[in-house]
Amino acid sequence: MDPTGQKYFTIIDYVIFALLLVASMAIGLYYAFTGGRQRTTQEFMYADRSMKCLPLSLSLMATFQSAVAIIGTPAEVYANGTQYWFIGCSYILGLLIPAHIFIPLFYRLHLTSVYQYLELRFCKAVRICGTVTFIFQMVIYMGVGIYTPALALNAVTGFHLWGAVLATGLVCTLYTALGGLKAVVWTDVFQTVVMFTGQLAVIIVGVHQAGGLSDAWVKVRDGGRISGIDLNPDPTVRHTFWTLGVGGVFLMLSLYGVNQAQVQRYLSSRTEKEAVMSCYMVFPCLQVALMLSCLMGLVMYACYGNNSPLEQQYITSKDQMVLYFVMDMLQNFPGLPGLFVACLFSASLSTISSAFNSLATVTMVDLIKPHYSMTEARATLLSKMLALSYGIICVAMAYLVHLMNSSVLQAALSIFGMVGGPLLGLFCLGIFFPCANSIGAVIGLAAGLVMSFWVGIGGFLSRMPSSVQVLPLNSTNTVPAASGNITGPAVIDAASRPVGLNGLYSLSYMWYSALNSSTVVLIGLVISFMTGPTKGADVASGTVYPVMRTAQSLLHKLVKPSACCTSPPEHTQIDGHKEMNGNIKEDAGTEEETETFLTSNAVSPVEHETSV
Ligand SMILES: O=C(O)CCCC[C@@H]1SC[C@@H]2NC(=O)N[C@@H]21
Ligand code: NA
Repeated sequence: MDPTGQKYFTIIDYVIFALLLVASMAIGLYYAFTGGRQRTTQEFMYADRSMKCLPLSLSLMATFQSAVAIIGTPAEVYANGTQYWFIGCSYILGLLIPAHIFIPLFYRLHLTSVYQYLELRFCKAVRICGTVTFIFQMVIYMGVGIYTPALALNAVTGFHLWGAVLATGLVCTLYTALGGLKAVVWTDVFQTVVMFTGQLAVIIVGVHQAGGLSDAWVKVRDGGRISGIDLNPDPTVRHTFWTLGVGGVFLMLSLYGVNQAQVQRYLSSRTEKEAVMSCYMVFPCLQVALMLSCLMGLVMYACYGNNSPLEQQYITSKDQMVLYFVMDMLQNFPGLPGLFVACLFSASLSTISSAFNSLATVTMVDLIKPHYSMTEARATLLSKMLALSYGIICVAMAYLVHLMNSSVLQAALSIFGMVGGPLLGLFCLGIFFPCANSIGAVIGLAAGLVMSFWVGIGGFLSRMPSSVQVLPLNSTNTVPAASGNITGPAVIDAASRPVGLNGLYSLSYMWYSALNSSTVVLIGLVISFMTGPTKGADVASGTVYPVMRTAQSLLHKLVKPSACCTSPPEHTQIDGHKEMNGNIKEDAGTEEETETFLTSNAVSPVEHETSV
């Protein structure tokens, strides 16, 4: 390592990195020229609804596991300890609720885009609002996703920043635009294997460098990085069991319950059971991913202790820690730095390709198709052009992220909370509250977005150093660490606890999803009651989840276990050929099945838009 801490790639590292891009490209081209050769939107967007649960579950996990998690989570654990690991508790409800409420509901409506649900339940305007909000969320998120690895790579290895961004963006855009969802899912599978291998390699070498497992354990334990469960109910404390384990559930629901990228994967399943299974199988994948990135943070601490390269000015932001660590530790293992960088870009590619594909799908299905009729060939070509143009927008977004300097993990999770939260609220308003009407939905969504930007931006600004004098960390009455980039344990005594508006501004970012989704539901219901609530009978069949009926039948089973041997009406398995999703024309049988499952008081089923 030369004095400036700069590290250099060997030729092998570049070769491994290039191999990753070539392999991803090859998978994409394979699906562009085999099967139906991506000639229909059914294949381009939904893989002909033939996907099996194993590749789907890896793709579902990879979609929201980008370089942000690979770089940001270890940096978080290095600086603040393993409290963040408790976010794994939110995966239980965060996946069970989608598996048993959202997936069956969306699957049996034979949706083409999740926003079509909003038109079925409310009206076209609500669908448009939902679609535009989603596009806004994913475009910003893509910017973070493509920029993060390039930034870290450039800072540590001198790898040309915009060269990396363009290389990633180009390869990703091409295989997504050419290979459609099949290519995206199978490259996600390949990239997940690379991700796990790369992280595991670094952890093993790191533990070895720290003097072996027992020495490493003693160092992280004595360094206070093994955090116990923190049950502090204060919502302004950045990471506690409540903000991560409960606040995280809302974050997970906004991603794995109602986000188009994930719903599209559920809808591309061969049967509803496969879709539910794929959701279940995400759980172990996510836990492994979380474990690997948290262990990486601990190993970094075991190797560096408190005198991190940050203090030694080798790097300028804690998000460069991981790559610096990798180059520092793997310097003598030619090829391993390249493997880890391939892992980093795999994480990035698998997220951005899913974002491109879902953005192209909703733009086509929700914004273009309902207004312009066109041939299947033209629609597929236009979808590919859209995927291409989103690629260009994404690189532009990367530049914007370049300007905003905050921890990438917090930036990504804040985007989900600030934009994904209101969207979650909009769907919950529709699914759980039959009385909610379209006006309530639109105004509720607007209120949720206003709330999220008010608290999000307000919180961001209130952390700016100018507005608040930053006391030395070792003082007891430290200013509440709203930005969360404190390194040592901060003592927030009662006197300095923020109150009123300031309290709202210093709310932990992990509560954004819960706060914003609740705001949408609350305002949505108030406005609905003020403007004439929808009558149960007017609700479109299959668009409401019967909370009361389900609660009653569960209670019934508890009270009279003998009753459970009769198959409950809700879960009648529709027989084989009807269980297939998508391709079949909706026949009365399926409609009736949907009806018995979802609402008791249905009227004649509304004319659903035929599935694409
Ligand atoms: O990695 C990213 O791109 C964003 C950070 C992780 C997003 C959330 S956190 C909870 C869930 N677990 C994951 O691995 N990803 C999602
Ligand atoms: Na990813």
